Amino acid sequence: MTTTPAPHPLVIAIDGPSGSGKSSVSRAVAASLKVGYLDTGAMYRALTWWCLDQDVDLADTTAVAQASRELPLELGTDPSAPSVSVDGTEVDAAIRETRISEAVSQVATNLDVRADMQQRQRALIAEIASATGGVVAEGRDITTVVAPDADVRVLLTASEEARLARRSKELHGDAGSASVEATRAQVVQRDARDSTVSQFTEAAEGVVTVDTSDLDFEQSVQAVLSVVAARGERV
Ligand SMILES: Nc1ncnc2c1ncn2[C@@H]1O[C@H](COP(=O)(O)OP(=O)(O)O)[C@@H](O)[C@H]1O
Ligand SMILES: Nc1ccn([C@H]2C[C@H](O)[C@@H](COP(=O)(O)OP(=O)(O)O)O2)c(=O)n1
Repeated sequence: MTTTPAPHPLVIAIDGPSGSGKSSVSRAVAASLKVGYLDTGAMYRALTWWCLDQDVDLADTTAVAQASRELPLELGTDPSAPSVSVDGTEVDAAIRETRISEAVSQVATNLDVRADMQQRQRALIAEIASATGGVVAEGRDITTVVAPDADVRVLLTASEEARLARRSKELHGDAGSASVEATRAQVVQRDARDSTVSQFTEAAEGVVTVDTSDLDFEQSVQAVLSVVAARGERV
């Protein structure tokens, strides 16, 4: 009697700048492949929320790193209903507020915080992959630092114009071009700060670039699934 060996857990790493579609596309790809989803940006956001909640001065790098090591974080990694809780409080909406978006880079550029988060993320990727048969993990340094040996590595990009339009629409609805300008300051400055500690504007060797500037959401999901298929992985 022959048995088919179970497929190895599939690890897909996706990086890219703000508004490139990482979170939404990664969730859809994970749902399509019936594997788990890890939003690493949510982890930096949750730590930022916790520091502000606990009155930790974000400029005090030692205190923020200590808070990172102690962060009582729980993540739900079902791509159809991802969730983030800190010390039993659901913070899914709170971590997307502007005050967090404006402060998160200060936390994410703390190198001791990054070392702690990267260690947590590697453990989570292994745990989710073995529980669900795979994982789509997305952020800024997943293809390069957290999971450089992932089965599939994608850099999701889009023109600045497309990214700003998407982010602005998400935050303000169809409120017009004024909101695009307001969003520009936030997104472009944050990407510039984040770029000082991670390389997510150019694909590292072996990383496939998917430019979604001229793709709609469904086409972007299909483009990433095609990269997975081209790697000979399950789709
Ligand atoms: N290819 C696309 N075309 C149009 N809108 C998109 C596309 N990809 C994502 N979006 C939308 O753009 C917004 C930002 O996407 P998101 O996944 O949050 O980006 P990121 O995680 O990279 O910051 C969301 O409202 C999302 O639905
Ligand atoms: N692996 C990661 C993920 C996110 N970050 C940083 C970059 C961002 O400023 C924050 C929040 O990331 P998130 O992906 O939620 O950002 P967006 O709102 O989608 O632009 O964390 C990081 O430095 N490394």
